[in-house]
Amino acid sequence: MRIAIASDHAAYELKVLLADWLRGEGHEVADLGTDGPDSVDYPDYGYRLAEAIASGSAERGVALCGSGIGISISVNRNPACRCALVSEPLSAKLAREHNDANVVAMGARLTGIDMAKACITAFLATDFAGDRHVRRVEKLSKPPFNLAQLETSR
Ligand SMILES: O=C(CO)[C@H](O)[C@H](O)[C@H](O)COP(=O)(O)O
Repeated sequence: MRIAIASDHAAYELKVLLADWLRGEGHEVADLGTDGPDSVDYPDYGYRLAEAIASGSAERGVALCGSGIGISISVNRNPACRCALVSEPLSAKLAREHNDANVVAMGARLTGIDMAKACITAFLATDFAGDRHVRRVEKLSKPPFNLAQLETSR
């Protein structure tokens, strides 16, 4: 699979380990930086990763920062991306099954290498379940300008 991976400085070491491991697993990995431990801004790397997904150059993405929060927010600013922040494999699996997530985010200051590998393994191995989830995922691409446009009322 073509996978793009990106991080800020806080997750630089984890990114290198995961990129090497993914290559060893037979994936084509594009490492979009950062390229060292010097302090950088996570949105710059989240936006790069999102563009790789939006352009189709990558099928899936792995986004990393200290907590995973900032870079996941950055990736999700791009409407082509559904980025799920996870810390255990069941969430990674459900992000694929129910949300058709194309990017998984994790926090290097919270999640160790073995858990990160387990999350990515689940994320890459799981297909979107389709069915009722198609309708819901399609709605994610069409946020209403006005809540009166929502199908359900209350
Ligand atoms: O975006 C984050 C928090 O929401 C990430 O964890 C960053 O990696 C973190 O903010 C970086 O912090 P630092 O003190 O500049 O290393």
